Amino acid sequence: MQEKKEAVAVIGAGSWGTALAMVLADNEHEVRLWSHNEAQVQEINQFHTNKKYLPEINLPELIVGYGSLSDALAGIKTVIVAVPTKAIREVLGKIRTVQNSPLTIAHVSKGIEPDSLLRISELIKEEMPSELLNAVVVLSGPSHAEEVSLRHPTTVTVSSENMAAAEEIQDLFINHNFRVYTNPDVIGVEIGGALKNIIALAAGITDGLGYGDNAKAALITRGLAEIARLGTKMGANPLTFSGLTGIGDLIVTCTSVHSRNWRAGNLLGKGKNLDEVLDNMGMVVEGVRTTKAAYQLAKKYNVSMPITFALYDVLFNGKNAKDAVDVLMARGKTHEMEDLVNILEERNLED
Ligand SMILES: NC(=O)C1=CN([C@@H]2O[C@H](COP(=O)(O)OP(=O)(O)OC[C@H]3O[C@@H](n4cnc5c(N)ncnc54)[C@H](OP(=O)(O)O)[C@@H]3O)[C@@H](O)[C@H]2O)C=CC1
Ligand SMILES: O=C(CO)COP(=O)(O)O
Repeated sequence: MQEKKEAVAVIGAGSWGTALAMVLADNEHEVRLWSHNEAQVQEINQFHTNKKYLPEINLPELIVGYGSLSDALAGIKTVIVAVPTKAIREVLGKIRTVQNSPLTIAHVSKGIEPDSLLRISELIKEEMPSELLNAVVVLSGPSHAEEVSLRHPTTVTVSSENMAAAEEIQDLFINHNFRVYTNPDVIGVEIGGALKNIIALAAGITDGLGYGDNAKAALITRGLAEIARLGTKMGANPLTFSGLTGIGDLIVTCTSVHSRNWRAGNLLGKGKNLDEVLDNMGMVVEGVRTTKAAYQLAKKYNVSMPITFALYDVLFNGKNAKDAVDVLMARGKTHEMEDLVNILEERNLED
């Protein structure tokens, strides 16, 4: 008789949690999709749909909606946490109160917490008592939920300080539509995934202003340069930024109409105000909060991040978007790679 596959809990039934639940169900896992919204749980179980987040999609029957967290986690070893970064502490607090055995927690959220400046894997380690935590894994890469749910070819990367756990998550998800790589550089994977949202907002703004592909290519490459500078200063492997979770995710988020960050930026570029844009999106726009965190990180690590600073002024200081682009273009002359080379040399001297 064929052995039954491990049941997996997915916490958060938004776009990404639901699309990832579909990948797991396609791999024949029983999937317990937890939502804090009882009506949504009913919809998933009665109609096998999640119309708010993936309107055209029928969900496999192996996905079962759960409103009770303790039921969803009963006997579970692996949890996929798929809520926006600002909800993670609250959700982990709830998990903590119902859980009494160690879990591998794979998170898929792309953000940095402002003020604490913690990456999400660090935040999870801070919130979960060590006796309840087997390992923390991050899954990231160029992967819009809308396309994953249509089973279009997608590639992502998993990373962890515990690479055996990362490989277990790789095995849970990998299939012919969803190819999963590993990379041991947790800092690089998390920083790339979080900070690409800042650049996607900026790319949306330049598109909204009516600028063309040259401006977008400039933002993608110079955005990558500042992400790599900060990430490398924080200890990442600079090569990670040329991988799926770096340039890969930058490309998909800056160029796709699926991206909420790009769409929000686009509306800002067309003259809408931030509160209005966020109120109407109905889904998370991680880049706004992450711009604040990256601005603080750049100051802490003394790294030049001109695009992030320009966006910070637009989002939080009321600066006109076109003026912000003009300021960026009128900056003093500089070398394309010098700052990153200097950061790498400093690191070599420290070793
Ligand atoms: N969408 C995508 O294609 C991808 C998203 N990601 C990342 O995944 C993370 C989640 O994004 P995504 O699924 O797209 O976001 P959505 O906005 O689509 O969904 C968020 C989900 O989290 C729920 N939620 C919000 N706050 C809480 C809370 N306090 N407690 C419990 N549940 C809560 C929402 O519930 P409710 O419906 O009640 O608001 C909703 O179900 C983000 O960090 C994003 O960057 C990564 C890769 C791809
Ligand atoms: O991270 C994503 C694709 O890889 C999704 O981006 P948005 O949050 O901008 O939609």
